[in-house]
Order: sequence, then C-alpha cells, then structure tokens
Amino acid sequence: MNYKKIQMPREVHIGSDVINETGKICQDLKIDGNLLVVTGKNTLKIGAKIAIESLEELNYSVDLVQITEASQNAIKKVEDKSSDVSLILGVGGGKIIDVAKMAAKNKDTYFMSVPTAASHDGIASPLASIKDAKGSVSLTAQSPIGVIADTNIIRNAPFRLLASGCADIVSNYTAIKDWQLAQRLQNEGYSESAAALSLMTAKLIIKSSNSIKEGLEESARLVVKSLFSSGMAISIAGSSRPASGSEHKFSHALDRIAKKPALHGEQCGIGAIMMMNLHGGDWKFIRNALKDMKAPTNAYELEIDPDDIIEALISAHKIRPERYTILGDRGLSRDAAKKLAVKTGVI
Ligand SMILES: NC(=O)C1=CN([C@@H]2O[C@H](COP(=O)(O)OP(=O)(O)OC[C@H]3O[C@@H](n4cnc5c(N)ncnc54)[C@H](OP(=O)(O)O)[C@@H]3O)[C@@H](O)[C@H]2O)C=CC1
Ligand SMILES: O=C(CO)COP(=O)(O)O
Ligand SMILES: [Zn+2]
Repeated sequence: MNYKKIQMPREVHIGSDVINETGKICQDLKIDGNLLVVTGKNTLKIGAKIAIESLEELNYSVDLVQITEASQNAIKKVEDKSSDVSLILGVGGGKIIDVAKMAAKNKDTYFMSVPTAASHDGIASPLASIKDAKGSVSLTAQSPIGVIADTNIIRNAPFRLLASGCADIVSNYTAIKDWQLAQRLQNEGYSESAAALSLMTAKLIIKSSNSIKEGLEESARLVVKSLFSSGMAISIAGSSRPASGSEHKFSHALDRIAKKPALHGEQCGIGAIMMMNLHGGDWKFIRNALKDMKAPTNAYELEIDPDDIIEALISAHKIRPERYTILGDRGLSRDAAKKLAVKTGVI
C-alpha cells in the first residue's frame, strides 16, 4: 500500500510557568501508570525537579534517569528504566529530547517533550539525531504526544542557547537548496509544502531578529514558535531534509573533530554561510542575519581551531552519504576548503 504517514504532537503548551501544569496536562491526556523523566545535569535543577513535583502532586509515580550524550548507550540506559512506563518525558536540551524520544519509540510508549532551551528544532519533530561511530544518524522516532515549553525557564537560559536555536532555523536556507539540488540530480522525493514552511520560518525569524533580546519572555516565545514550525516541516517531510543539509553535515563532522564542539545551531549557522557560498547564493545575507541574532559567524567566536574547520569541511560529505548535497560524493579538496573558509571570513 502506498500511503504517507504524518505525525504531529497532540497538544502544545507554550507559556510562562507552564511546567507547573505538567501533572494536569498528563492527566488531561489520560496518561496513567508509571512515568519516567529523562534529564541532564543542569536541566535537572532547572526543569525536571519542577515537572516531577507537579506530577507527584497528582499522584503519579515518577522515576528519573540522567544522561549526558545523545548516543545508543544513553538510549539503552533510558530503556533499561522503562519497563512498565506509560510515558517518557524528556526535560532538557536537544540531546535529552532526542534520547527520550528514541527510547519511547523503542519501548512503544508515549513521549512528552519539555524543552528547557530554544536551541534546536527537534522540540516537536518525530526524528532523533543520534551520534554513532560514523558521526551521526537521523533516526525515525515519534512525535511527542505533547510539548510543554515553559517560556520563563527558556528566557532565563543562557542567551547563547536562544541565538543557537535561531541559527539552526537560518540554516534551513541551505538545507532547502541542497534538497532542491538532490531533487534535480537524484530525482529525490521533495515536498513543496515542507520546503515552503521551512523557508517561511527562516524568513520570519530573520525579519524578527531585532526583537529577539536576552531575558525577554516574548523573545523566548517567538523562537519556540519558530522552532515548532520548523519541526512541523520535518514532520510533513517525514525526514529532517527541510532543516538539515550540507551545513548540518559540516556541524556533525565538527562534532567529531573538535576537542570542544560549540552548540549545534551555532555550528550549523556557520556551515550555512559557507554552503550558501558554494551554492552561489547570497552568503552575506546569511552572515548578516546571524550577526543580527548575535550568533557566531567565525571560528574565533565559535572557539574552534581554524584547522578543525578545514578538516570538517573536507570530511563533511562522508556523513550520511545517502543525503545528496552541494558537497557531492567527493566533497571538498583541502585547497578548496581553505579558500571557502577564508573567503567567507569563517577563518
Ligand atoms: N531531532 C531533531 O530533529 C533535532 C535534533 N537536534 C540535536 O539536538 C542537539 C542540540 O541541542 P542543544 O540544546 O543545542 O544541545 P544540548 O542538549 O547539548 O544542550 C546544551 C547545554 O545546554 C544546557 N541547558 C539546557 N537548557 C538549559 C537551561 N535552561 N539553562 C542552562 N543550561 C541549559 C544543557 O544542560 P544538561 O547538561 O542538563 O544537558 C547542555 O549542557 C544536538 O544533538 C542535535 O543534533 C537538533 C536539531 C533537530
Ligand atoms: O538538526 C536537525 C535539524 O535542525 C536535524 O538533525 P539531523 O542533521 O541529525 O538530521
Ligand atoms: Zn539542526
């Protein structure tokens, strides 16, 4: 049978202190039984404890597991704690949400997304980005049954995380260019509606960049809504294609190469400057948009060694080789990589 399945969250709650309503939201969704909260070292104090309190007030029995990376080991650790669990809540940044999402899929249970930062567009998407021996894979997980985005927590998160989320959305520009190229050269399936939503989201966030300010609830709300909308483009496509192309391959390669990688969205934004240049597009527009959002635009601001930028450019095409992009099958030569990074002011 030839049919298309699109998964979306059932409920999305965005607002100040909405995390205190976690118990009530689960009750209204008719969730019962034992629950598991997945969180991280920082996000335990900032978000998970509050969510657990709210759940326990309504007599839910809640267990807790802490993880540090988005890996198969972390997913296994969560699964080992998930027997008899009817809902897994991921309370934290992108890594936490991806691991909770994937474990929920593997254990055939519901997943609730509780982002503590607006730093990535996986908040509401059905895909999970997991590190593996080859770099990174994009795995089909499932959409959250609900999203609880507390804009009070998110506005108090380090501003760098918010700017990184904006940069992740700006990188949709090159992801779409890569997708269109793959359609032309490889006859890859392409969704006009997913691509249009992804691009519209990037255009809107750039248009609003002057109103994205540190500590403001409205700014946190605006970026969360944009990340949600980018995640919906991913949902419609059923793949991360509308939001992940050559610039994401560069970021995944950098994650492997750099001693201390920067934030996901920050690296993707810088990747987008360079990949837009390769596409022959307006790369200065991407760079200026990132500057306006106070996201980094060069290796110095990323605190990454320029040599690592070159190495990541050279090896980026090997990440997810099945995903065709401007990097082609052979990637960049060392000379071409250096020329590109210098020309765009990245190194
Ligand atoms: N599935 C998808 O479609 C997508 C997935 N991704 C993935 O998401 C990940 C990137 O997410 P990102 O959030 O940038 O990175 P992380 O999840 O690594 O979070 C970055 C850091 O921010 C901390 N943090 C989170 N919230 C707060 C807060 N409110 N206050 C203080 N610190 C906080 C985390 O703490 P702690 O130590 O508690 O974790 C962590 O140390 C990547 O793995 C990327 O591949 C990105 C886009 C889409
Ligand atoms: O980060 C993403 C979209 O912003 C999607 O992640 P992948 O690059 O792992 O597919
Ligand atoms: Zn991304």
